[in-house]
Amino acid sequence: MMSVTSIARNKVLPFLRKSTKMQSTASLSSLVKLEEKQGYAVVSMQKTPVNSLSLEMIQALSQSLIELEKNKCKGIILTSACPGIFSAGLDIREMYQPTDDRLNQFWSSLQTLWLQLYGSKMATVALINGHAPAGGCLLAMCCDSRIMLNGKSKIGLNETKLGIVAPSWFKDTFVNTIGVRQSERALQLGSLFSPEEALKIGLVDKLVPDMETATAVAEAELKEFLQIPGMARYLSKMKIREAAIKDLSETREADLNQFVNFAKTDAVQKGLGLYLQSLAKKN
Ligand SMILES: CCCCC/C=C\CCC/C=C/CC(=O)SCCNC(=O)CCNC(=O)[C@H](O)C(C)(C)COP(=O)(O)OP(=O)(O)OC[C@H]1O[C@@H](n2cnc3c(N)ncnc32)[C@H](O)[C@@H]1OP(=O)(O)O
Repeated sequence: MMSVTSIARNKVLPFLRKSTKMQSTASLSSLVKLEEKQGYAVVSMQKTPVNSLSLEMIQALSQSLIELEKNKCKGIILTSACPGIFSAGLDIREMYQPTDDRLNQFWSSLQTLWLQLYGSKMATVALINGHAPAGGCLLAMCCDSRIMLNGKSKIGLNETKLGIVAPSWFKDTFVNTIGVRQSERALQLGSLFSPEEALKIGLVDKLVPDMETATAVAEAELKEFLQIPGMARYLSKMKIREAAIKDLSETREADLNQFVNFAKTDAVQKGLGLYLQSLAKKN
């Protein structure tokens, strides 16, 4: 296995480890690109058109993190190679008329990815270069810092607009990021925020006017985190995050059952079907 530090600069990493439930190397590596930089890696989601988080995409992200941590990578910038979109969130087609086995794998893989990224020892910066609704916002909130490209994109947890409910660990991540009152309001309303609004409520940390500036700012931000002694930085992060992480770690099975039962209800299936139709009608 090649290490992150041993490959040529900017070369795409082959990053996979064998697992019976995991997809093949070829299919996963086409979804996430890993680029080595000096002392850190850029993780680019590249599932066109909108980086929807399908089972395979979630597993590809998970495998990337496993590989990077195994190779002692100290920090990442998580971003998107899809123009105008960071991530459209969970792939709605995974939840609409699913098979039981796939739905179980899908949610369980998402739990794993959240536990990995939210609890990562690496310093993590999200470079949000486009829309980041729901699961896209969750991915960004799992990072230590969020830099957002200013413009027309929106970010937030809009689940209620689809007739679904953000689970407790989405809520915990939101509360840890923007506080109780803002979360209570935004979760109920399914609010999607402009970059300026997101900055104001602390959902993102910095805005940048263009991609060239964005890359430089994200790199500088990551370096600031990496200058702090790693163990002290990680343990401080855990002071804020460990309760939520412990909670999901101890209730994974119940959370999975709750999700599966909720997703399969007629009301949710009807709502998701209508939402998918409305997305398709746009085009
Ligand atoms: C009571 C206890 C409860 C316990 C737990 C239970 C509950 C479940 C909680 C589940 C949590 C879910 C979190 C989520 O992430 S849900 C997903 C939310 N995402 C969205 O609402 C975003 C929807 N998409 C958009 O708004 C737009 O696509 C966009 C991201 C703003 C981009 O717009 P644009 O560039 O104009 O692109 P298009 O709209 O034309 O889309 C292109 C293409 O992609 C398809 N698509 C878009 N988003 C998704 C998606 N999330 N999943 C799957 N597919 C998506 C879209 O349909 C187009 O497809 P076609 O080209 O085939 O038409």
